[in-house]
Amino acid sequence: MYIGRFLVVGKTPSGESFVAYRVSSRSFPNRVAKIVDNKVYILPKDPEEVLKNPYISYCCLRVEDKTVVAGNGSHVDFIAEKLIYGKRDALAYPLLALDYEKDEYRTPRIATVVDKEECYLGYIKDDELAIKKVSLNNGEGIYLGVYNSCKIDESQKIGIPYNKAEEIAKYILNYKFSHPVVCVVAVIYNEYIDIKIAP
Ligand SMILES: NC(=O)c1ncn([C@@H]2O[C@H](COP(=O)(O)O)[C@@H](O)[C@H]2O)c1NC=O
Repeated sequence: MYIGRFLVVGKTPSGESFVAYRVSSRSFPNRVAKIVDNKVYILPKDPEEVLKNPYISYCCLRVEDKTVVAGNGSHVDFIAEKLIYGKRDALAYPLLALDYEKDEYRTPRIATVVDKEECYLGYIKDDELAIKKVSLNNGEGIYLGVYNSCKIDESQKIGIPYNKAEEIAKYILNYKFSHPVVCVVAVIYNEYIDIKIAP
């Protein structure tokens, strides 16, 4: 099954919260993720590709203090800048303002805000806006994708058998959905947040 870009939020078996973001892509598979300070960018290998589509290069994950913001487009930066309003509203305002992507698929925007205590998921598609606080259990994750899976639902829970960011990144990159490109994972520890990228 192809679900395009997707987020997984969850807890490792030893109880640390994590966020994973995987780029899966049929149309623009030649991309990489790059960490710059507290941000992770999705970049095309050929810079000219951004001239073909405005939605393929963006900051997909940011760490603000001890909070992780992640998503599939430019809304990630706006959400991070709005955290002062609380997680729910920081997600709601930018998703509503930017709306779904104006491409041929009306691709939804998906996002999450996670810290040690709480996790919110949100999305906007052409007929729905949703923001939901989700409770995370040890060794479990829940995914939210752009195609055929744009919902926040128990049916999208998966087991997470690994503790380390690099192991989770490899696991989610190879997870059953088709057209994997790159996966970014942030694991939230008490004192720091560990970010790793696969491959
Ligand atoms: N965020 C991304 O990495 C991203 N990659 C592709 N898109 C959009 O989704 C459309 C479909 O892409 P694909 O066939 O690779 O799933 C693209 O034309 C583009 O408008 C994206 N937009 C949202 O997911």
